[in-house]
Amino acid sequence: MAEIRLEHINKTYPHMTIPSVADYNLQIRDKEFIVFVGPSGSGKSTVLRMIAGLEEISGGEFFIDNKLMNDVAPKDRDIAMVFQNYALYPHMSVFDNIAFGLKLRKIPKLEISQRVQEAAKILGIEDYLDRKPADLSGGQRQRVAMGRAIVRDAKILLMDEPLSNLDAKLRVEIRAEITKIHKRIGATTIYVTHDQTEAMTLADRIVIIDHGDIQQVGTPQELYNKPTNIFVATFIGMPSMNLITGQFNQNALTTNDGLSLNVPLGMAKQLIERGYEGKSVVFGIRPEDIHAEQVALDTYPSNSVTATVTIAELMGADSMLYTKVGSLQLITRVNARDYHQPGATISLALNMNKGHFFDSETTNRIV
Ligand SMILES: Nc1ncnc2c1ncn2[C@@H]1O[C@H](COP(=O)(O)OP(=O)(O)OP(=O)(O)O)[C@@H](O)[C@H]1O
Repeated sequence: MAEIRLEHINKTYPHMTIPSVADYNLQIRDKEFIVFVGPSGSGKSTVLRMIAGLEEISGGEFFIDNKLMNDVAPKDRDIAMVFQNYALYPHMSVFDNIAFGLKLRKIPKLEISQRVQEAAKILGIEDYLDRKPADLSGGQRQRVAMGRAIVRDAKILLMDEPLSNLDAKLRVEIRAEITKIHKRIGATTIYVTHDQTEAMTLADRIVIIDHGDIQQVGTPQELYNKPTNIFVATFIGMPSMNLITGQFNQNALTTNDGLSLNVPLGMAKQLIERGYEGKSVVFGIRPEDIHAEQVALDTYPSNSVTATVTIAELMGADSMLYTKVGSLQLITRVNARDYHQPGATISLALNMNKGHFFDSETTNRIV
């Protein structure tokens, strides 16, 4: 059992004026797989290092199973950590690297051997136990680093960008293994990444961070379907959500270019109730909620706009169409069979019901 609680945690590094982590409040359930995701420098590693005890906490309280941990020594926190750069001992064999922490804890030799063999089996590295790290590929080295962490049977597993040194294919492969390992060992896991695909595929819940602030905590679906602000809306999803700024008036959104989109009644009602009539708002719509058709130019269903394809990226099953509607850029995901050539004039139908409205000043979600 390992439930983690962060209360008003913050960190200001010495000689810095701005906190790298500002007032974090977060409760992580036992056995949960939490992913911290955010751009470079947003404070992800700093939080992880404070939890591990590698970095002092400037303020706030950190609990494991209701026990205050702020001043508990790292070795007494029952936490294992996997780093991006593997941090293996080059002069030791794979076996000794994995066994290192157990030897320090004076665990009997036979038990060490059994636990190392078992971890190696889980990770598929039984055949490399006699090798040195230099004689392994990057993927194998990262497996050894994971072996060293899981062999300890710690209640909490922290992973700081463990896949970022690996090539794309290996990342996908090891990502799937991490999910399996988590199911098997059941340690409460915090995983740091700036890769949203990793976050979406691995997490029970994602914590999305920007500039040292938690922006939203939720399941991948919650973040994707109900982003709390424009940052989350555009950070999650590839390509990014399309944003259209305009004036909301009489159940329609009108842009500076004079483009007018009907707002569905339910959404319009909420916008009016919240005082947005006559105000500037940002409408967000994902590429898959804009449907493209190469139609005769005189037939436009409602909320359809005429666009010119500027770039068509064939991605395999899908293609991404980058289009221009006046000065507005709209990206749509279409079936690759409907691949349109740059320069083509197409009609885009916006599924407004799937869209999101944000306050143009606070950037927070309205509806
Ligand atoms: N030892 C330090 N001294 C001073 N500032 C630091 C120190 N370590 C990190 N920072 C600053 O704290 C902020 C957060 O850094 P952190 O490494 O936690 O971000 P991150 O989100 O993990 O970034 P990345 O994805 O690039 O690893 C950054 O602005 C960074 O420059």
